[in-house]
Amino acid sequence: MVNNTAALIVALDYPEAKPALALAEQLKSTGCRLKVGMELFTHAGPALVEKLVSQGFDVFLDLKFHDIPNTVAGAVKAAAELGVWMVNVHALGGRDMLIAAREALAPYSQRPLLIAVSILTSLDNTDLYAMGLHGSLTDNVLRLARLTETNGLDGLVCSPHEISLIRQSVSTQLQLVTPGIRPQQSQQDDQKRIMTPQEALQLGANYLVIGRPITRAPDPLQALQTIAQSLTA
Ligand SMILES: O=c1ccn([C@@H]2O[C@H](COP(=O)(O)O)[C@@H](O)[C@H]2O)c(=O)[nH]1
Repeated sequence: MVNNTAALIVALDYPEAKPALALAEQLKSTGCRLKVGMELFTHAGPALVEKLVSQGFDVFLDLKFHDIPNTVAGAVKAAAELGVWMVNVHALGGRDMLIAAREALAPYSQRPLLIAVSILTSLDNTDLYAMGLHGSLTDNVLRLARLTETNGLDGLVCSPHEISLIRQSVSTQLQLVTPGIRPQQSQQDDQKRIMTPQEALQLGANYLVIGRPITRAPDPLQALQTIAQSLTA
């Protein structure tokens, strides 16, 4: 990717629209993309998403749909109507749900990218074992990556630690969207599988999702620019 800023997706995790719109205004000229997740969406709703789309941003609607196929199909259609660039579902929703989501988007001439979430970056092997997902975390991610690829979705949310294995044994084509990104010296927060932006991009991530290292920085625009520069170093 020539413009590395286009690989950056800034997570607007705020409890109201005002700070999200203020940050969007600051970041407008950078070419980054924006992510609206469940906190902001639950507070500010579809109107905020439509506003960001109308301002020219590529918006990733990160609501991680996980329900019966019919319900998820309706939800991804609603996302497409908002004009978002990317939408996601949980791969653990299973084959029929993934197919229903893909088929629901097929009629749209400009449809959002459909991405499946594998295993959240806030989880590790111990968490998975306690949830009854036996086998290593990597095995679980690879299994869900295969399910995602087989059922024709565009990409996968995973941690950067799984990129190489997915590229080697599942697909070179899936768009890999990686949260758990932490520049050197950043706080880990609640993330358990982290990596620096530079390493993640070098391993083959297509998109890096970054929230608090930017949104909680004293100067978020500067924080984004520093990250973007580190990608070309
Ligand atoms: O596995 C996942 C899936 C989604 N996320 C989301 O990404 C951002 C990360 O924010 P940070 O502040 O950079 O930790 C956040 O909106 C999550 O909901 C994830 O972290 N892991």
